Amino acid sequence: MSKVAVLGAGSWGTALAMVLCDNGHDVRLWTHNKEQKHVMEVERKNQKYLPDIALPASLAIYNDLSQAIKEVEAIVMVVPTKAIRELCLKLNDVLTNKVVIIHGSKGIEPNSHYRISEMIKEELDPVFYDNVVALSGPSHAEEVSVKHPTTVTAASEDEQSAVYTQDLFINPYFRVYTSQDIIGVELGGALKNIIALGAGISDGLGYGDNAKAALITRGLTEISRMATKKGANPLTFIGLSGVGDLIVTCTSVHSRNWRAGNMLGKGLPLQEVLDNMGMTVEGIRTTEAVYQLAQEEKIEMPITTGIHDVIYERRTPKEVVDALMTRTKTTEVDDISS
Ligand SMILES: NC(=O)C1=CN([C@@H]2O[C@H](COP(=O)(O)OP(=O)(O)OC[C@H]3O[C@@H](n4cnc5c(N)ncnc54)[C@H](OP(=O)(O)O)[C@@H]3O)[C@@H](O)[C@H]2O)C=CC1
Ligand SMILES: O=C(CO)COP(=O)(O)O
Repeated sequence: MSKVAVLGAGSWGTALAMVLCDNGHDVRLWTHNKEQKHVMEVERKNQKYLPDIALPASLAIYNDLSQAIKEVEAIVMVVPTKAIRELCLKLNDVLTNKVVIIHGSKGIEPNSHYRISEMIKEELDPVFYDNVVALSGPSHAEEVSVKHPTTVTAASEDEQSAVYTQDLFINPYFRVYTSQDIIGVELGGALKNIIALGAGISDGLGYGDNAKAALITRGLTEISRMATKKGANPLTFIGLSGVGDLIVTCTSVHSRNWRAGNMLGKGLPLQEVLDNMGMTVEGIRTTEAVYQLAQEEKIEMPITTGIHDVIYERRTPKEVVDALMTRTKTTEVDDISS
């Protein structure tokens, strides 16, 4: 049994904490919101993010970060990408021992273009950890919290840390593989959110399965093109954090990115979409980040560019689809020898 703190009590942090409780660990779920801590303790539910699910009796809820992380051997960070740096700075003030750092977040930071583990490494004092592990794959909180079969990948440059994370989380409904390609796993998990916005837009416009299959497939081409340029293993993209997460996020009603895209496709303005969601839609900021990176590094990413233009340039979804379909004709498979 291990003592573990899960930081971030949204839908994914809560679901991951439940998996760890099922595995018999001593689990502390931390929320930055005092009121939420109180309500969760009284109702034994996460009313805002997973309203239908009873929390395990053994799950301890904290609002005091120093108490939540006291004497833990692992910390699982599950806050939105925009909160990662702030959380690391808070941890620098309260950590007293070395821990394994695991994260379950999926995004890229605009301007720096950093992946989550890069942000953690920039902010978290290195005396408190040796390696970072990314836990990623096709895994909606709504399904994990009712123990539906789910598979994910624990990725770290350090194989031992990946195996440690695998052992911590694996159980008969939550199967964990390991990988040493953290670049590919983090980029796959973050960039699929952009394509899922596109799949939602396509459905919102009333287009069918052909269009969605095209988006998923050509989206995967774009993701692998960018990621291999950044040093990822191309084989990662036929795995769980590549095509696996892309399928689930583009096709599931649970997906926040798909749902946001769907509303955009139906013509709702962006601010209204975000107000309606009330939950993290990582694809919005990640689109900005990846669009910047593609421009800077001259990487061809037409779908990402189109979604960027819908979100940030107020082009209509229909205009963007028409432009994508009438691009200069080309071959399907990239020439990787050049
Ligand atoms: N939901 C899912 O199925 C999955 C999500 N993920 C990833 O997990 C990450 C978290 O997403 P998810 O749980 O869905 O998000 P939610 O929108 O469900 O919850 C976000 C949580 O983070 C909290 N939070 C926001 N800002 C801060 C901050 N500055 N410090 C501490 N906590 C903060 C929110 O608190 P408050 O309520 O006060 O705003 C809320 O509890 C994302 O990167 C997402 O892509 C990955 C796999 C599956
Ligand atoms: O990453 C996810 C599923 O694997 C969650 O996707 P959404 O944030 O779109 O809900």
